[in-house]
Amino acid sequence: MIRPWIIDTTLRDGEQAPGVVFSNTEKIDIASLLADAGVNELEVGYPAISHDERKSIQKIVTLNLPVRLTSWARAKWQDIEDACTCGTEAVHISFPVSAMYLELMGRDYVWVQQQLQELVPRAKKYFSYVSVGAQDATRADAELLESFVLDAEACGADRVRVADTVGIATPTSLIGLIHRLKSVSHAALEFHAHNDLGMATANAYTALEAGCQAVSVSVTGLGERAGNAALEELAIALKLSGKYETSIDTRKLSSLCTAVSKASGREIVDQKPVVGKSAFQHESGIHCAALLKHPLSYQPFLPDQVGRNGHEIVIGKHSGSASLQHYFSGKGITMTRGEANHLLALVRTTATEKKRALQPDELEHIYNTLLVKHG
Ligand SMILES: CC(=O)SCCNC(=O)CCNC(=O)[C@H](O)C(C)(C)COP(=O)(O)OP(=O)(O)OC[C@H]1O[C@@H](n2cnc3c(N)ncnc32)[C@H](O)[C@@H]1OP(=O)(O)O
Ligand SMILES: O=C(O)CCC(=O)C(=O)O
Repeated sequence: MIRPWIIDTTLRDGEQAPGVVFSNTEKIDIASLLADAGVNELEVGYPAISHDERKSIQKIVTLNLPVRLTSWARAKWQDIEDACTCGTEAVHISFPVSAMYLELMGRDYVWVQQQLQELVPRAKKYFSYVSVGAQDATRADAELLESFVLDAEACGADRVRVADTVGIATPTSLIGLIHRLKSVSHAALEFHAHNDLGMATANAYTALEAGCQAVSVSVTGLGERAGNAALEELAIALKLSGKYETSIDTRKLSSLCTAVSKASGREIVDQKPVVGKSAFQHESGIHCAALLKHPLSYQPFLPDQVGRNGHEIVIGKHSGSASLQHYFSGKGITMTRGEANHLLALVRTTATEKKRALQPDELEHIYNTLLVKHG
């Protein structure tokens, strides 16, 4: 079994989602829940933001959670100095590597090299683990990126983050990129995904397949723009793979996502994989008839594996007689398939008129109407 290193960045990139602010108490709760769920490392914040940010990180450090805590910093000594006051075991130093980012900052690769040479050894005096980031790596010149990985390794960096900052990677392009970097260097690689093309989780998974040792994710995928790779999606995908083993207890994912959704003010959309309301809801007759015989017939895993209560059968336009028999037997009413089919016609027309699934009182009304009609 391969044991990937899972880094959660809900408290750093997650909080960078527009309009999201976690209170210090919420940060402590989220960090504790993440540690309890078995995540390996928490990117716990960006100390240079403010005194208050540093205080919240210091507080999390005092909890002595069984995870590595990492502070984020730009390639600037002042940021690293701010991180030093927080007491985290690790620091992550982010460098621009694409032509566009270097130009916007008025820098070139010589400056990147100089900063690596100056900052990494200096940071190593204060932190037992130093990670460096290649920001906008997927739009960078591939040769320059190779040099960055080699230079970072030579300066003593413990890990190099390959960041798909604007979320343009695809699984295929990523395999090529990671293989290329691995062919020139033995540095430990981390991949950091963004979801602009809806591929963040697939890309995080693919990065591990391609040989990255670590990936960064966030709870519910909360993060800049369309967000990051979702912790809960990746964790269950790795579990189902039969090839990866993580320390994450997937049964804790549902409550973790609920806590982050509440603290961030971002509702979990119904069709969200793993934790969305409809992720384990079924209406289609063919699916429900099979699900009543075997819960894995139309679900990839059981709801309780991710801390959910169970699947739900919804009665609506697409229902079949097996669903209706099941529903009414739960109300103490036994009906034949023929009787269920009579009901079904009225269920379909009512659901079509209302353009939605039916509620218990509506189903009771339909049942009573037919009962009176047919004696
Ligand atoms: C892809 C990512 O997620 S990157 C992380 C993004 N996160 C954040 O921005 C966190 C919140 N940000 C903040 O609180 C503020 O922007 C601060 C404290 C970081 C900086 O604030 P300010 O000093 O007012 O600068 P401002 O935000 O306007 O501009 C960013 C500065 O960082 C510099 N910068 C950007 N990336 C890097 C880097 N990797 N290394 C060094 N410097 C960098 C820019 O060149 C610019 O410098 P300049 O002011 O000399 O032109
Ligand atoms: O840490 C880094 O270097 C990259 C940060 C990031 O969030 C990104 O590029 O998307």
